[in-house]
Amino acid sequence: MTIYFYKVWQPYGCFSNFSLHPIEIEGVYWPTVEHYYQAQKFVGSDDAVIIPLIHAAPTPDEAAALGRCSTRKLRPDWEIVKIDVMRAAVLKKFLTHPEIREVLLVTGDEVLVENSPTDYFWGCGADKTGQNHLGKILMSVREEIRQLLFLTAITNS
Ligand SMILES: Nc1nc(O)c(N)c(N[C@@H]2O[C@H](COP(=O)(O)O)[C@@H](O)[C@H]2O)n1
Repeated sequence: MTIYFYKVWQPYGCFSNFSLHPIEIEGVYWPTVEHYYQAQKFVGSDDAVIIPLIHAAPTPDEAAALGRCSTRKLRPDWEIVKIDVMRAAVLKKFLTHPEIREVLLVTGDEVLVENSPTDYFWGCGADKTGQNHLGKILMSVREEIRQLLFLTAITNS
């Protein structure tokens, strides 16, 4: 059975990048994966001045609004690096927070889909034909964590 998620207040809301699960990356704490992801769009760009504003945004929606401003200049390699950036942040989130790691692991081998009606890259879009990269990242993070737990168990046995 496919598991659909989207908004944080809906079932499996902890899979959303907007869920309030802080992460620390390279010594910096970010309130949500969304804050981190949106800020990374501007690392090394002419508009890097926006990064502290995204970091300080009171909500992930405000961080996303700042990062989505179409007049700002994204880093030149953004399209190349964005999936790796997102995966690193999502992995960190589920390594950091044991209660949501458990929710992820309990989904077993079910297909996970970000049910965004507008996003055909990270989600499945309105007609379910989207690429669902966030769902794919969550499934690959789930597999990586399973392998890490297995290796830890056999090392300690
Ligand atoms: N608008 C919105 N609300 C939510 O609650 C969401 N989960 C999302 N999806 C996330 O938006 C991010 C993509 O942002 P860009 O379009 O690349 O700026 C990504 O984290 C999606 O998972 N959107």
